[in-house]
Formats: sequence, structure tokens, C-alpha cells
Amino acid sequence: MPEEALSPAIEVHNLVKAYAGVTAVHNISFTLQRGEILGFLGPNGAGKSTTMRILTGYLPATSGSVSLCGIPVATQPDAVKRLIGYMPENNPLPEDMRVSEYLYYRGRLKEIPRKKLASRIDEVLELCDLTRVRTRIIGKLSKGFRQRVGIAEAVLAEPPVIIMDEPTIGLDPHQILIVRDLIASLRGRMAVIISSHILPEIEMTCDRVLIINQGRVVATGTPGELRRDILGHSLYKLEIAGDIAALSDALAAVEPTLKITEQSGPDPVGFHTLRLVTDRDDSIGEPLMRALVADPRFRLRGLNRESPTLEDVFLAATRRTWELVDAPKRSTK
Ligand SMILES: Nc1ncnc2c1ncn2[C@@H]1O[C@H](COP(=O)(O)OP(=O)(O)OP(=O)(O)O)[C@@H](O)[C@H]1O
Repeated sequence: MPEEALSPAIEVHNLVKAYAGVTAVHNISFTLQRGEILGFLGPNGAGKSTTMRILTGYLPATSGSVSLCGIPVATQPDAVKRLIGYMPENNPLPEDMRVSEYLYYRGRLKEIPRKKLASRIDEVLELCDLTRVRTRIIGKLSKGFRQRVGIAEAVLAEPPVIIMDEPTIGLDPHQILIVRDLIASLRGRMAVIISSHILPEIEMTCDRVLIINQGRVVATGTPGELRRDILGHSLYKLEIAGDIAALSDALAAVEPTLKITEQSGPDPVGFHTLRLVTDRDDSIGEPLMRALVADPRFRLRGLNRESPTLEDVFLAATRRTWELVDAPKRSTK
């Protein structure tokens, strides 16, 4: 079958999950193509684990539909489980088994034919850089190695979809780097969803990011698209003293789309720090600096173009939902 005739790895339409008294997931929809890596982000209680558990067929949805590779989870949960490698948070592993023994046991449970299994285990041990610890007892391995054993188990049967909940939690920076490279090496071979709180990790590893808050999708796109959509095309940090009330008009005279998004100060010597956004992609730093220096109402100490991180995007997107979802409710009370 040609690649384009294949269904997406994951299709979620208008997914809703209500627990008694709490709607944890409100109408979430998204698609993940085969071979793509998606970062699934949200603050505590946003509904990430609930969504992942529905995707894996361990929890029924209240309404909406989820299909993996075209197979509906609601009616064929067992078939769907065979399409997934799942690494839950704090993945429990048998302490007293050897690494290759464990993979053999899991491979048999996943119905990998006996004659293929030994060579497949060699491949995943190599992929996950575990060959040198293959005969070691799992309980005696460091957290980084154990995490890689979890990944080896998830990819063992070559499922088209891998779901990982917080795969780098509790690892040191060196171990994080190894796990990150390992996940990146799955790109193009398997569709991967990773939930994580470590945003630089997500930014470096994922093709696309989906941010949820209070059970709703608040942003989705590549990290670059999210920066533009959520934060504006260019960001500046301005340190300035003087007639701050007149600043908005002075900025608009240089570039009509320039807006102040944050303001703090004054500091002990009278300077305010402001964050500005504009819809323009090209730099307006030079004309802005010239205009402010020439204006006798202001004293300029600094003007820098900033590169926002995924953390800035995350904070702005989740703050925005709070304003959209919570604020009206509060004002009607
Ligand atoms: N079994 C349950 N019964 C009732 N409410 C639940 C249940 N499981 C989760 N919730 C609620 O649903 C909401 C979403 O929880 P969920 O665990 O999916 O969020 P999360 O994004 O995974 O959070 P975290 O990052 O803290 O794990 C929360 O308000 C939570 O209290």
C-alpha cells in the first residue's frame, strides 16, 4: 500500500472525558502523522494522563472518537494495544530480571515470533545503548539505564505508535541527552507522543507541540509557529526611564503593531523594564532606538531583541486560557 494511503497514526475527534463532577477533557481534536514526534504539554491537572490513557485503550472516553492507524479504540481496544508501545511515568520494571531476559519475556507476550526475537532484541539493545548491560540485573541499574530499558521494551515489537509519559523525569543532564537522542532516532520510523514538563527537551526533540490547559487545546504547531502565533513575530526587551505614560504613542509612531506585553519597575534609578511584541518579522531595533534616543521625554538604557523559549509560549498560552475560561466565570459569580 502506498504510504499516502495509510491512515494517520493517531486521530482524535472531539474527545470528552467526564469523571464524576470534573470534565477532565473538553472536546480535544488532533492528528498525528506516522513518523512524527509530538510533544504533549500542559500544567498539572490539564488532562494529559487522562488523554493518554484513553489513547492506549485503558480508559473509555465519555464521547468523541480516537483511532490509531484507522482502528477505533472504543470498539477494538485489544487490536489498538498491539499498535502501541507505552511507557508510563515511573515505568515499573521487574527488579530481579536480567535486561535481555526481560526483553525476551516481553517479546513473547507481544507475540514476536521466536525465531525473529533474538535478532530484534540485539537491535533494540544496540539502539538504546544497552548492549553492555544486557546480562545485568535490572534492579541494579541506574535510573538512566532503566529508563532506556523501558524505551527498548516500548519499541521492541516495532509498533507504529509510541506513547511516553515523562520519559526524562528524574534523569541527570547527561542521561537526558542520551534519552533525547534515542527518541529523536525514532523520527520517521514511529509516531511518538511524549508528555513532559521539561520544555527545552520537547523543543529539541519534537516536530510539533500540543499544549492543553484545563482539558482544552490552547495551542498547536511547530515550536516556531507557536512563538509567532502566541507571542507575536518579534519580541524586544526595553529598559527606559522618563514619561512612561507617553511611551505607547511613541512606540506606535515607529511601528503601529508594537505593543507592550509586560512592564516592571521603576528600579531604584528610575528605569522600567518592558517587553514589546510586533507582528513584523524584520528587525525594527534600529529605527526604534533612534526614535527613543531622540525623544527628550525618555532616557534609554537598553534595547534587545529576544528569542522566546517554549517556556514563554507555554506560559502565555496557558495564561490566555485562564483568561478565556476562568475569568468570565468568576465575573458572573
Ligand atoms: N479517576 C479520576 N476521578 C476523578 N477525577 C479525576 C480522575 N483522574 C483525574 N481526574 C481529574 O481530571 C483532571 C485531569 O487530570 P489528569 O491526571 O489527566 O491531568 P494531567 O495533565 O495528567 O496532570 P499531571 O501532570 O498532574 O499528571 C484533574 O482535575 C484531575 O483531578
